[in-house]
Amino acid sequence: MDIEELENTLLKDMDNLPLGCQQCIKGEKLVLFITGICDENCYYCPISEKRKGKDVIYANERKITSIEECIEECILCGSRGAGITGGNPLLRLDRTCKYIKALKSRFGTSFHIHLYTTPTYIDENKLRALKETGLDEIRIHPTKYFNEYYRESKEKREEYLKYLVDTLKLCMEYIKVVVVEIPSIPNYEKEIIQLGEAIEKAGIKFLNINQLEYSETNYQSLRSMGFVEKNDYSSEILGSEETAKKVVEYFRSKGSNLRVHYCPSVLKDGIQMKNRLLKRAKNVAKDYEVITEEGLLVRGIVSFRNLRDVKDLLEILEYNEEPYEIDLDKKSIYLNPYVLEEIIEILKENRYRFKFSAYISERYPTVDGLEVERIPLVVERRSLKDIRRM
Ligand SMILES: C[S@@+](CC[C@H](N)C(=O)[O-])C[C@H]1O[C@@H](n2cnc3c(N)ncnc32)[C@H](O)[C@@H]1O
Ligand code: SF4
Repeated sequence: MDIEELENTLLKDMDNLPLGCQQCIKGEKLVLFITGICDENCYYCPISEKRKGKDVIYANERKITSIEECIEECILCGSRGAGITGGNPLLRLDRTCKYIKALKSRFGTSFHIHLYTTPTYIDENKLRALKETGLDEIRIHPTKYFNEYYRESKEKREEYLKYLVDTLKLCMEYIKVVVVEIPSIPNYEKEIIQLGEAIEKAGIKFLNINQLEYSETNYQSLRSMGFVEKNDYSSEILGSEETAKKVVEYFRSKGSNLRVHYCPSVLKDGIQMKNRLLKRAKNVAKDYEVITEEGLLVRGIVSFRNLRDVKDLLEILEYNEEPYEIDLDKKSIYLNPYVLEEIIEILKENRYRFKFSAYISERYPTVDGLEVERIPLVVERRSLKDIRRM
């Protein structure tokens, strides 16, 4: 299924998804990574080296240290809700509660907040504290079912499922929406169906299944478990999608009350991320920048050594009332990419002697503005005399 087809299918099926997912797909959710601390040791844990095991906070891609920065990021991204993730947010409960309260108080109670955790540290006191903050949705990842009890005996898994069901019932007493969210482990459909049936009986309405993905941190571990990549252009693991689809089909065909949603990795990278970038791009783009369909920002950049070398160019821009910006520290002028292309073309036709370099730059609209592509338009020719002087 291509991305466009998937987006249309999802839009039609939106009402069947938890509100947290609906906002996430539309790019309206801020991803609040509240801590990298976690002691579950999942063999498939995809968290990056930069974050794993570190007590750091990120609001989307931005490393933050305060609630004010988190609120600022929500405003810049036009967020209508937040997904609190980690690590395990329950291992930093006070911080988690402070952030939820601050977001609810700044953006109103309709600002939808969901939180990811595992059953391990759930107890009544923590749930009560979370309920007081106004948390809307909790997502439980039953890690042990996929780690310690993976391929264990049926009895062991049933024992764990009993514990899981009790924990989920406790969650339901405190939090309005309780979702179970799991990775789709290839060929584990029988066991996942067993899990689905147990949580369905407990009254859970939503089961989210994520396509298993590899990252720089879990690749070796997944390989050692016998899992391989599906192709060389994505991070998908072979067989994960087939397993998830079998589970979805099983519950659909029996007319179950459990709504099983499969979240493929293209949904995260191609739709959710794109929509989130588009929203931020619209808020941060300078008047001379162009926003691409993927939510990236394109600008023209002129790089000079002396301001006098760009005098003619500045005169052209001023005369034509074209917006631009000069960064004297970086010795750069930023302007509309199409305008720059046109000016360079005309100057080349007129055999202009360029004393500057110019290129088109494409970058993320995120706080670090990571550049993804640079297309040179003109490269300043330097004489040996110039180079010796440098
Ligand atoms: C990345 S975790 C973040 C929150 C928290 N650390 C947890 O594991 O619940 C969010 C969800 O991703 C899923 N997940 C974990 N590892 C994954 C992987 N390698 N590929 C795809 N999904 C994964 C789990 O089902 C989990 O519910
Ligand atoms: S619970 Fe989440 S953060 Fe913790 S090890 Fe598992 S996947 Fe990683």
